[in-house]
Amino acid sequence: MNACAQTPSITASITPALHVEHLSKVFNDMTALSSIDFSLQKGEILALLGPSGCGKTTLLRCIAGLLEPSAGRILIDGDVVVDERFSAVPEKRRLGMVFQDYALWPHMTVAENIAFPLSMRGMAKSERREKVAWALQVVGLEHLADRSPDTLSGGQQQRIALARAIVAKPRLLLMDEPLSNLDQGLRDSLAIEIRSLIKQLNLTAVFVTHDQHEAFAMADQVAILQQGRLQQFDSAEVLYRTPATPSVAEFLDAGVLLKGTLTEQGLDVEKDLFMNLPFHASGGYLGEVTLLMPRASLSVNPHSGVELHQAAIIFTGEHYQLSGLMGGQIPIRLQSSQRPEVSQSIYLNYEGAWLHAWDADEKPITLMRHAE
Ligand SMILES: Nc1ncnc2c1ncn2[C@@H]1O[C@H](COP(=O)(O)OP(=O)(O)OP(=O)(O)O)[C@@H](O)[C@H]1O
Repeated sequence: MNACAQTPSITASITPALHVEHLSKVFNDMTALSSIDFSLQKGEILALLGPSGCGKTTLLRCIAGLLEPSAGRILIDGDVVVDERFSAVPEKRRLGMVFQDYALWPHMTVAENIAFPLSMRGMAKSERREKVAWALQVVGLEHLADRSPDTLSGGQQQRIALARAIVAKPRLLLMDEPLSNLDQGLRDSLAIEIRSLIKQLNLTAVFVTHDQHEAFAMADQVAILQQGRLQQFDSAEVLYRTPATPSVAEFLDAGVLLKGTLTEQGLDVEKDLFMNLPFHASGGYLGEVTLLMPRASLSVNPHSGVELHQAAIIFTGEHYQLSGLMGGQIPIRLQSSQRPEVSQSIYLNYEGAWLHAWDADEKPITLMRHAE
């Protein structure tokens, strides 16, 4: 054998469970989605998160086949389900759907509701019965098989809707605001339950939410949509610690955003607040900036720092919440596990390594400590 022969490449690429490419949707003159690109791996859960009207439902409906995109394509498990020439009908995409209002049929029993997608495929009765029993057991509601959905609580109805969505082992589970009709305590517990069920069955899921807490609790990846554009696609931790743009930081309430002018001495914040910064921008950038001080980077110091005016401390049970006006101008709020030691004045310190900055065009700026 030739010792110099090249080893064949073993880095075959893994086919994503969902691949969305240059996807756009225009309603009349209104662009609801603008060139969206992302891939989701098998077994991952994706949250589509953003303010009302940003395009979350439109994107979910394009994936489901309930809406036709204006441009771009979608692949599920490597199969094109829609592109410029072809669009597979929803039934052919092998998806499971869960809706905000459960969408259970009141004239059918729970078992008949769950069996419905199997009947549509022409599955034999005995096999259907077996699969319905499995799905009911997965959601822990075997005892409700013969009940009418009308007689169940909201949480039970949503579990039944979930059982119906997974009974045919879909390639992708799609959920539109699945928890928003439930009260807060139930939302938290059902979020954990749905996540562990998806993981246990190794399903891939996409869900729409406008609730950051829910997105962070359930998802492996979060797509932030704003005005039809995908602003960032990352894990919750990465999003929160390193938001891609000031608007993502603002939407996630990731910390204090300061708009100002970066000078050689520091940051001249709008409204006459000047902050000495022991940093300069790599590349020597000076001028308009937006600076993010993540909440976790801020701490209270009784002696020196930026003074906090009109400070108020609230004990919330789990922590102390401190609020006030930084430098007398910028409203801020932070948490502390211990009651901050305050005498007459409170000062804030920040951890420089955590700061993020963007230039006038919202391009990230690297901050470096002086003399680096
Ligand atoms: N069938 C339609 N015809 C015209 N415009 C539409 C249609 N469906 C959605 N839109 C518009 O597209 C934009 C995105 O709507 P979409 O429902 O996707 O937003 P969303 O992020 O899901 O909002 P919400 O959280 O309020 O449900 C909105 O401006 C909406 O008015």
